[in-house]
Amino acid sequence: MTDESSPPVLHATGLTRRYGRRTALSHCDLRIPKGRVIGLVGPNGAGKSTLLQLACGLIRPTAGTLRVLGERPAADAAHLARVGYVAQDTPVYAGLTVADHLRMGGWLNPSWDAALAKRRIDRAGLHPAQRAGRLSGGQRAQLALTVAAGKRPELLILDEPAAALDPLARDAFLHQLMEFVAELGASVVLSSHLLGDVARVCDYLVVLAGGRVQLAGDVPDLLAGHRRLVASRGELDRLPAGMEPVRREAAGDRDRVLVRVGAGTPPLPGVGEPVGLEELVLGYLGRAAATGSGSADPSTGPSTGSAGQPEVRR
Ligand SMILES: Nc1ncnc2c1ncn2[C@@H]1O[C@H](COP(=O)(O)OP(=O)(O)OP(=O)(O)O)[C@@H](O)[C@H]1O
Repeated sequence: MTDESSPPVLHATGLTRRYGRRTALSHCDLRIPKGRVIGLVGPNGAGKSTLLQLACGLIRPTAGTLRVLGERPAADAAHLARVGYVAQDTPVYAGLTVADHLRMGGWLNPSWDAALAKRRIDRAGLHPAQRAGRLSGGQRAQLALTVAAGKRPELLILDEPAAALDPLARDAFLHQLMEFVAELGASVVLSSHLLGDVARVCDYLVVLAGGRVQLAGDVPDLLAGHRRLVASRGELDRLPAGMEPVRREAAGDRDRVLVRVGAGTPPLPGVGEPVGLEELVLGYLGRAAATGSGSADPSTGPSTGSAGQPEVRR
């Protein structure tokens, strides 16, 4: 359910997190409405887990502010109950059974929905008496998701939950996730390296590189706001006003340019091809890598909006 009148699910202003001398997140600004399934993508070390841990209140910002559902992360017990978190590697207690996990969920969470949890465990084919340590990676992920969702959170935060799963298990996991979202009406933040998964389930995209936000917005708006131009070498060296080149590639005797199209830009008859989510993400990551804005070191460049024109040859 989309809800523009509620406080944003995530609202970051100048959010910065350093570990000693290493900057993991640098001056990030985000304002994400409730009701979205948010895909958080970026290369290794981009700062994705750091952002998610900040959102859960596991760590604190070094500078800037972050509000989750309108409040400081983990502000109090009531706020903790509104947020479900599945950390990387979907940790479960190896010595406890599936049923123990559900019982523990009930003890720890005042809003625990035992019927929902039981239903999901049954659907995932998990036996209550099975020890979590004996579950496969996919089954562990299903159990961890069930425990997080059983508290009926308003926001589910999932850090690469499906990374270790085979394609079939991943498919089942994503299917179950979408069922949860429909049933709970929850917002979700999902970090992933798997762009196909993000394209399948996410309707909001955040691209991080080097601890900086490279791109953020509703997926349909982002796709509508970008085009791929293809023309003979040199023809695209000068672009019409209102078009910002994101990434240039030379392919044989052709130039291919991913452009951001401003609201007032005239239509592009015959030349502007629509782009997909994967191409969009790779375009911004390529630009970040080429211009140095993929570095969290504040001296290396702006976090967003650079109009640099890196040339990437294949
Ligand atoms: N506890 C820590 N102590 C020191 N440095 C850390 C710590 N956690 C993260 N970092 C550093 O912060 C940066 C961002 O790490 P983070 O784990 O947030 O990235 P990520 O995008 O989640 O990466 P991946 O995709 O590999 O999981 C990296 O340079 C990392 O080495």
